[in-house]
Order: sequence, then C-alpha cells, then structure tokens
Amino acid sequence: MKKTMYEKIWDSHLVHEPKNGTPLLYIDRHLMHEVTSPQAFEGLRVQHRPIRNRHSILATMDHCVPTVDRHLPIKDPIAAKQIDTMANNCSEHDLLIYDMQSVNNGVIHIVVPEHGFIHPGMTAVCGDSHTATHGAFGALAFGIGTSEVEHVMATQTLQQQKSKTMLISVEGTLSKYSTAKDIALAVIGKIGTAGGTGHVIEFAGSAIRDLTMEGRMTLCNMAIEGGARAGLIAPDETTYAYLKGKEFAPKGEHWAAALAYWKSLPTDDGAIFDTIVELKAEEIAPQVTWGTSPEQVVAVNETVPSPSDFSDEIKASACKGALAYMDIEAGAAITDINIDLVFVGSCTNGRIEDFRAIAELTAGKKVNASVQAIAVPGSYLVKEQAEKEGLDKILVAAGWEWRDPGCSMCLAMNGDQLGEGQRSASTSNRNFEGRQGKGGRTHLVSPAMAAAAAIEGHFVDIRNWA
Ligand SMILES: CC(C)[C@H](C(=O)O)[C@@H](O)C(=O)O
Ligand code: SF4
Repeated sequence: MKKTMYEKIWDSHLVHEPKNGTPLLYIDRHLMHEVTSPQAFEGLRVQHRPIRNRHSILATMDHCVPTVDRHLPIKDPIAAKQIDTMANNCSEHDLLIYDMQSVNNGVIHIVVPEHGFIHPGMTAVCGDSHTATHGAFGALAFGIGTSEVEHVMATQTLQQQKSKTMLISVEGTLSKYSTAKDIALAVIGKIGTAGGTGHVIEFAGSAIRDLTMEGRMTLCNMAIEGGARAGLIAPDETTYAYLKGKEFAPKGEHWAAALAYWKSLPTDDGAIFDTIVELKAEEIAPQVTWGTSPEQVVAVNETVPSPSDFSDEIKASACKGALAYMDIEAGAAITDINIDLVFVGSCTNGRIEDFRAIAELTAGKKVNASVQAIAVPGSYLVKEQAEKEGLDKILVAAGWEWRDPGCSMCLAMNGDQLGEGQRSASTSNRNFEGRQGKGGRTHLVSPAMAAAAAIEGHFVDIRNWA
C-alpha cells in the first residue's frame, strides 16, 4: 500500500490499537517549558512515579523570562515562581534544561532544532501548541495538554486518534520579499483557522523544497493556526545538512543508518491524501492580518474588507467585531495603517535569517520617531550569531532595541507588552484580542514587512519600497 509520510511515522510508532479505543503511540522526544509542566511533575510526585526516559526530555525557560536586565531578580512573583519550580523539577529528575543563565537558553521551538534534538521520522510532543514547528524536519510533532505531559513522562506513550491527511502544495518560486511567513498566512487565509481541523498537513511543492530549514520551521509553526494537528515537510538534503554535526544528531555509522531511514520517509508516489489544497508561489504577496484571527489576512496592496464581503454570517460578524476591536475602517488601505510598535521575534520568526532580513532592510535608515522597535532573538545562539555578523549594530544604530531571548511580546507573559489601544506589526503567530497586552492590536507580518513598517511608521508594500 502506498503511504503518506504521516502514515509511515504513525505505523512505526503505534504501540497498541484497541478495537474500540484510542490508539497508543510511542513518543521519542518530549520538550518542556515552565508554563505547562509544573502540574505534570506534581502528578508524578503524588503518585511516586519515576520518569521513564529522562534522555527523551529537553527543557527550557522561555515564556516568563525577562528580555532585559536578566542578571536581576525577576520582579513578577508568578513568573519568578514558575522559573524556580522549573529549575527544581529538572534538577530533581536530572533533566537537561537550558535555564535562564544558560548560553543555550531560548524559546523551546528555537533551541530544540539548534541542537539537533529532533530527527526525521521521530514523534515529538510538548505542552505547547507550536510544537508543530518540528514537522519541518519530517517529524510528527504536536502539542499536548498538561495531563498528557504527565502521561508521556511516566510511560513514554500517548493516546492519540489518527488524523486525516491534507496535502498543501505550493508550486513555483516565491517573489522577492515574500517569505515562508507569507506562505503560512496565505494558506490560513485560504483554508481558515478551522480548515485543517482533524488533519495533519504535509507541505510540498517546489516553493517548499526551496525554503531553508528556518523557513520550513516558520511554516510548520503556523500549521496549528490553520487548525491542523501538525505540519510536516519531507526531509531532504537541506534537512540533512542542517542536522549534520549538531550535538544530538547521529554520528559516524549511526549517521549513515539514520540517513537510510530518513530517505524512506517521504510520501510514496500515488499515496492518497484526504484533502488537497494548491497554491501558486508567484501569487503569494506579502501578507498583513487586519483582524483578530490569523485567517483575517490580506495582501499588503489590498484593503481592509467589510462584513458585507463575507457570505458566511459567522465570518461577517467576526469581521465586524474585529474591525471594532482593531479600530480600523472597512475599505482602508493596509498601507495607511499606522503602527506604534514593531516586534520581531517568537518561535515563528526569531531565527537568524529573520534578523538578517530586518538588518538588510534597515541598514542606513532610521526607525520612525513614532515607533518603538524591539528585536528579540529566539535564543542566545541566534543572538550570538547575529552579533558576530554585526546585525545588532545595524539595528541599534537605526533605533531598534536589541534584547535577550524569550517569548517576550509574542504573548506578553514576561511584562513585554502593548499598552491599551497600541498597535503593533508583529512577526509572531497569533493576533487574538489582548494577546500582546490588554487592548493591544496586533498585525501579523513577515520580518521584512515589520522592518519596513518600523521605518515608515505604517505598512508599506516592500516589493516597490526597498
Ligand atoms: C503557554 C502555552 C501553553 C501556549 C501554547 O500552547 O501555544 C503559548 O506558547 C502560546 O503560544 O500561546
Ligand atoms: S514564542 Fe509565542 S508562540 Fe512560541 S512558544 Fe512562545 S508564546 Fe508560544
């Protein structure tokens, strides 16, 4: 039988499939951060259960960590407690953690690939919805709840319903200044935030193969915003080159054996997907969200829609609510929207090529006087690399703030946040009401679009600006 990559990974990890129950999957890698793990550790403690395989776990601290003055004690007592609890739990169980002071610290979905901890064909979980990021390596990676975190720690397995399969094919070549982020937003604009419900998406086509690993991670990261359980991209030479030599990548004869296995993973010719969606890369313009859901998105050269543009009543009423919250008029040109703050960072766009992109556009220019621009590298390794390349100097000279790594303003749990009514251009993945601070208004964009908006004080079509 011809199989999709998802089916191959599923079959090779299936531990048990009861007749009338939920299948049980073997889990290879377990990622952790401070927000969704404390109750799971507590559950183990209460039941006197050990961790089955501590080597399957890699932990970090990211959501609550400050991005400035990190040497000082954390002011927020809740954040401080979460950080302490995480440190104690990891030391009690002798788990590998990149804590706040570690040179490897950063956002979980940034640091895990940097060390080659996830390989093609693996299953990986984390108490975090953006675990989908690691599908970029051809691994089946998805978010789980805290009680499942406990279950995986204790048993190395997870009860899981089998998903349907969706192929999203993007053929052609992206135009200059359209990025993986724009593919992600265009896909969600097309299928909607519920479009992928019940599915694992495989992204394929020449535009996907042309993406770097960083771009592939950006795209898979947002599969969850399209409602999918996970995103997947077939491993290829780009994947192998990225992994080779990394700390946790297979070495010597193990590398050759791993490579042979990885090469067997791509979907067989003729395998059947439940759903197929096709996009043409040339038609994907730089995208900007105008509303409070990632599907409320248009191309930068378009205008803000009006409720009457939607035949679906629910979407029309969502449009009305979003326009009111965002304080923008139907029919307004996207390029007329002024912004107060620019945030470049997050597990979607906090990687080295994102900072290269903003530095390239910023060099020799100045951040608009009305804008605060914040660059938050996804990890200390990204920060170090950027500094080696002098990107920080370009950004700081233009008026950007150059911070320490963390989730930061992606969800405003660490004190970095928008004020009431402030408007951001943000490279993160969610524009929900209040996501970046109570009353804050978020427009999701690519790093390049964010950098140009920082300079002009409003969105610009970078295709005819730079
Ligand atoms: C805190 C965590 C559970 C949450 C997630 O699951 O994604 C966060 O990372 C987010 O991006 O909203
Ligand atoms: S950077 Fe944002 S999306 Fe990613 S894990 Fe942190 S809060 Fe979640």
